[in-house]
Amino acid sequence: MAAGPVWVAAGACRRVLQRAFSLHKAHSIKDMENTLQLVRNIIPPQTSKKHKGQDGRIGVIGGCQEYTGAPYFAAISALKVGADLSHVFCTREAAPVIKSYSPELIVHPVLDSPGAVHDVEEWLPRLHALVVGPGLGRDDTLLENVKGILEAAKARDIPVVIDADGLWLIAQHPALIQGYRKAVLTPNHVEFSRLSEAVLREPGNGSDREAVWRLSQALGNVTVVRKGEQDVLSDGEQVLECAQEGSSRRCGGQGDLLSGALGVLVHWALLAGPEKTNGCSPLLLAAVGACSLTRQCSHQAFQKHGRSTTTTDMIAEVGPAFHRLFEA
Ligand SMILES: NC(=O)C1=CN([C@@H]2O[C@H](COP(=O)(O)OP(=O)(O)OC[C@H]3O[C@@H](n4cnc5c(N)ncnc54)[C@H](OP(=O)(O)O)[C@@H]3O)[C@@H](O)[C@H]2O)[C@@H](O)CC1
Ligand SMILES: Nc1ncnc2c1ncn2[C@@H]1O[C@H](COP(=O)(O)OP(=O)(O)OP(=O)(O)O)[C@@H](O)[C@H]1O
Ligand SMILES: [Mg+2]
Repeated sequence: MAAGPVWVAAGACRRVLQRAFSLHKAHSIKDMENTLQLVRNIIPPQTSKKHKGQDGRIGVIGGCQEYTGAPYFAAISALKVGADLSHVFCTREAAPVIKSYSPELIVHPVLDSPGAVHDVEEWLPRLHALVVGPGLGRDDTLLENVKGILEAAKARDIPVVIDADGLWLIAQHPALIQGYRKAVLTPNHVEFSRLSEAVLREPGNGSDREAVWRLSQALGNVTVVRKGEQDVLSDGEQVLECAQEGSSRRCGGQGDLLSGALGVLVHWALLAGPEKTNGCSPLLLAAVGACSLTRQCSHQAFQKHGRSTTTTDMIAEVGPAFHRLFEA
């Protein structure tokens, strides 16, 4: 049966439109409260019976001469959300810089080496999810290596979040991700237009929520999270909108926080299994969680710091914001 999108507003507890061409899906996510409850269900309990690594080992692929902040923001956010170990695979010269930001990150200076794909592949069996793109840059050699890393991750069925310059790569080679149901793309306004143009031969009108659904469908139900004043999320079946209150501050790095948080939430959602997710797409639930969390961090940081708010201030809010949204 041809199924159209089910549109549900999440964040403002307001359902804008529900086009329930698919009855089953129409019943699966009703509103924001139900959705957030499902997000709460996927969070693994904190017990004394676990060993290091069980709550998530995340890899970030990115970091080059120009951009060292973005992979740091993504990797540290994964840790702050609750992952146990966070790796960054970056270029040789970016590594000491990223290490100097935080002793908590494991940093591999391999991305521009001739053996990059092999070096990352060796770590893949120990990683639960990859976040590909923050601070990667657009150097052809690096992008070629990332192609190989993506293929290796797919072969191992490892979930991937693709952001920033990773999306540039996907716009050049959509086949890299076509039909891979364990992928989430997190484009901003410009990145979404570029992807729409590449995949659908249309600019992807910013105000058109259906455009997100169409892009996801065209990519074979890859989950798409279009960030903006409201975040619009789709797995090609449902369309959700996250309007959780954020802030008017638009400093760089907020998307990197989102992608790192999403890396760990995707792992948790897939681990939780269908009885916890009530038949909903685990990747979509993870995305709702990451969007709500990022916006709540922005809101809380802005209340304290106003116009001087930066992404570092938002990262300091990850713990309290997570507690407020998902544990209170
Ligand atoms: N501290 C760090 O290390 C950080 C590093 N980062 C890393 O930088 C790399 C490049 O990523 P990117 O996002 O800057 O993309 P890119 O394609 O160069 O476009 C930028 C231009 O697009 C536009 N524009 C953007 N949003 C728009 C909107 N909503 N609506 C309309 N226009 C909009 C705007 O254009 P303008 O206003 O100048 O016309 C803007 O200048 C990538 O690796 C990323 O991870 C970042 O993560 C930040 C923190
Ligand atoms: N106009 C807006 N109003 C409120 N929140 C917004 C707005 N635009 C983006 N956001 C939020 O900011 C966060 C990052 O989105 P943004 O579009 O800035 O990503 P980005 O450009 O990839 O960021 P980065 O600088 O990390 O690359 C998301 O949580 C999104 O919901
Ligand atoms: Mg970005």
